[in-house]
Amino acid sequence: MEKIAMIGGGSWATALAKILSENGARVGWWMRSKDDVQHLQRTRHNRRYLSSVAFDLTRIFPSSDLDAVVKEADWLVLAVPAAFVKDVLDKLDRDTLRHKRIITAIKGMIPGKNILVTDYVAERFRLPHAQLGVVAGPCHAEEVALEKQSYLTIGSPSPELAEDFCRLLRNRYVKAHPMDDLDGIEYCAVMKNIIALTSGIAHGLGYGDNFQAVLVSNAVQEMRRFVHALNPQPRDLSASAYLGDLLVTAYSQFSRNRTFGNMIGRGYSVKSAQMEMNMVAEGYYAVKSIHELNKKLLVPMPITSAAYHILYEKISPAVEIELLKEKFK
Ligand SMILES: NC(=O)c1ccc[n+]([C@@H]2O[C@H](COP(=O)([O-])OP(=O)(O)OC[C@H]3O[C@@H](n4cnc5c(N)ncnc54)[C@H](O)[C@@H]3O)[C@@H](O)[C@H]2O)c1
Ligand SMILES: O=P(O)(O)OC[C@H](O)CO
Repeated sequence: MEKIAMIGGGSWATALAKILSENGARVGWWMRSKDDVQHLQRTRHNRRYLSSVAFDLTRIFPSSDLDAVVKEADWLVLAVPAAFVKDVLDKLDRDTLRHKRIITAIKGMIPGKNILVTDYVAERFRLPHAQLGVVAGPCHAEEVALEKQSYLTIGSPSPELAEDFCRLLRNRYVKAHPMDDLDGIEYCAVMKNIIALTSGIAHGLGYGDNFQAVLVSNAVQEMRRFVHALNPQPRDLSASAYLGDLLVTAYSQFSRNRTFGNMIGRGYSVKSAQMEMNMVAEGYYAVKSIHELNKKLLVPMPITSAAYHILYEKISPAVEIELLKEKFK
């Protein structure tokens, strides 16, 4: 039986814990809140996220003791929002992860450091990237809870690691395939959140489907320019790990980033939009990281710049989207 440490108590951790435990893995499940752990042990449900999912307590082992959960596992799955992952990982001893395989399910960067989560893990724990992988693809936790057909991509420079983790995920409603483009997948997953957020802003301002389709088309070009500047190698951005993920986030009713953007477009402040949501819109943090990273690269990124001006410089969303409108073809 594969032993997994699931790190995080949010929607995506809950969805992955469901898939992995129902496939037969033993899932030690770390959550910050002792009350949430006790509730899960008592009722078999995560009371805060995907609360309809009932867990088998002979397969999942909730705990708020991070060291104990990590110690017992062969695999570590990181599923806390990027803004908090450094705080969590810095609690662990540098040698703890030496013989473990690490999968990040996070679609964000380390704020302040502006580096990918895999790069932070490799640096902090002195691990080769071949010990790391990323879960990507268009997949909302809410649809996993409903067992709707979904597709995941495991990116890793190690084909063996990627295929082993795909095997742990595949089931009646999840198809998983390996890819070797770790950086490209991770950067695109970060960027699609910014695009979805901007798409939500435009929607909140009253722009329609016609504009959104042009925004998303221009976004693909922006993603291509940026990812190529950071990591030039041939990649087909129409693959589901890139374009598929952008589309689901930009169009779905379940999207945190689009919902957050929609509120901003309707006139909410960042603080009030964040308070209204029980969930984290990664795009808010990603905008700052990508904007800062691009100060050196100087890649033309009109959508990211517009989102940055709106969220961090308090420029009116209506003005920024009006300016963006003139740049699109
Ligand atoms: N939800 C999805 O469908 C989905 C799918 C793929 C990837 N992801 C990625 O998974 C990661 C986790 O997102 P999610 O959707 O599960 O989160 P979520 O929005 O459902 O939940 C928020 C999480 O943040 C945690 N949190 C809030 N404040 C915190 C703090 N101060 N310190 C530590 N943790 C705190 C909460 O406990 C909770 O676990 C993100 O990077 C997201 O992009 C999510
Ligand atoms: O659509 P969001 O903003 O909730 O992000 C969730 C996932 O990344 C979708 O694959």
